[in-house]
Formats: sequence, structure tokens, C-alpha cells
Amino acid sequence: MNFFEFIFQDWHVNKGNAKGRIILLFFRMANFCSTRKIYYYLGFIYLLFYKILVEWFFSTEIPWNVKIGKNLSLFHGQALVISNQVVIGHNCTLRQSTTIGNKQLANGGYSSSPVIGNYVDIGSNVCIIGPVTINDQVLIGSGAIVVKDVPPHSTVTGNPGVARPRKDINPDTL
Ligand SMILES: CC(=O)SCCNC(=O)CCNC(=O)[C@H](O)C(C)(C)COP(=O)(O)OP(=O)(O)OC[C@H]1O[C@@H](n2cnc3c(N)ncnc32)[C@H](O)[C@@H]1OP(=O)(O)O
Ligand SMILES: N[C@@H](CO)C(=O)O
Repeated sequence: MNFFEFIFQDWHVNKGNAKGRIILLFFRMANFCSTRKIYYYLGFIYLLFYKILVEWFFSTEIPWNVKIGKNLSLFHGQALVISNQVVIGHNCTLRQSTTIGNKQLANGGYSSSPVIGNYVDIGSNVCIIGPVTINDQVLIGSGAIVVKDVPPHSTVTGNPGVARPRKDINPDTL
């Protein structure tokens, strides 16, 4: 993927969503710099600009080095906080007031962070915390608190989140 393909990899899935497009364009530029050593040094001023603009002004914390697959949809985005150890697959959706991160352990250290598969649609006001794996094609309902692994093709709702098979996917077709 060349530089322009890289930075515009989320553009078309955010059609009609100018804010999502802008935040993700800035994110991909920072992500490009942070994952290539030479650009990391050359682009350091840009990385600072990204952090201040996106975190302080858009109130969206997507760390510049987090691993996120292509075609990320970002709706609204405010109060979205993602830890830099999180891994998110391709064709996922994120919304507002959502936290995806680790938890502190009894020994004072921190757990690992969530690993999220492909085609995962995360509703508003969701927390996904700790060493959990969210498999492919999962819907996470608004307000869910997810602290356990989620099998593929599930819908998760509630606190603590409970997974059940997605009603819009026929298991016979999988
Ligand atoms: C400004 C904006 O618009 S921002 C966008 C905000 N919207 C979102 O974030 C959408 C997130 N999507 C949801 O929360 C959806 O309700 C989904 C994906 C969880 C489920 O959708 P559907 O599969 O259509 O489920 P449906 O509406 O038929 O409800 C199924 C059951 O789950 C319950 N349920 C649905 N959503 C939730 C939820 N977020 N939390 C708890 N329970 C829920 C319903 O009450 C129903 O329970 P019942 O079977 O006991 O009657
Ligand atoms: N309704 C769109 C945008 O608000 C969503 O699903 O997030």
C-alpha cells in the first residue's frame, strides 16, 4: 500500500461523515509515521500536532501506533479512548463514549488489552476492558461492558455483557 492508499484507507466507508473522515485521515498519517522509523523522526512535529489536535480538540484518543485494519468507520467519535496495545481488525465501526483498554491487576501491573476481529460493530457507550478477544462479525450493543471473550457472529448486550447468536445471521449459511 503506498502512502496515499494508506492514509485514505477509511475514506470511502465514512462517506457523508466529514468528521470521521478527517480524524481518520489525521490518524492514518500519524500511524504511517509512527510505524516507520525514519518517518517517526522526520514526522515527530506532526505526531505532536496529531496528539494535540485529535485528543484535545476532537476529544478522541486513538493512539498514533495502535493497530487498526482498513475500512474503519468512526461515528461521532467524542469521548472515544483506545489504549495503544489494542488490536482492531478490518471493517469495524466505533462510536462515541467508548473505552477499549486494559485493567490494573492486583500486583500493580496491567493486563493485556482487547483484540478485536473483523466486521465488529461497536455501539455507543461501550467499555471493552482487559485481555479479551472479540471474534469476527460481532455486534456490541450500546452501553455494553465487555470483560469476557465473545464468540464469532454474536450480539453482546448488558453489564456484564452477555453474548448470544446474531439474529441477522443464519448459522446454516456460515
Ligand atoms: C446519535 C446516534 O444515533 S449514535 C448511534 C447509537 N446507536 C448504536 O450505538 C447502536 C447499537 N446497537 C444496539 O444497541 C442494538 O440494539 C443491538 C445491535 C444490540 C441489537 O439490535 P437487534 O439485534 O435489532 O436487537 P433487538 O432490538 O431486536 O433487541 C433484542 C433484545 O436485546 C435487547 N437489547 C437491544 N439493544 C440492547 C442494548 N444496547 N442493551 C441491552 N439490551 C438491548 C432488547 O431489549 C431485546 O430484548 P428482549 O429479547 O428481551 O426483548
Ligand atoms: N446512526 C449512525 C450515526 O449516528 C450510527 O449508527 O452511529
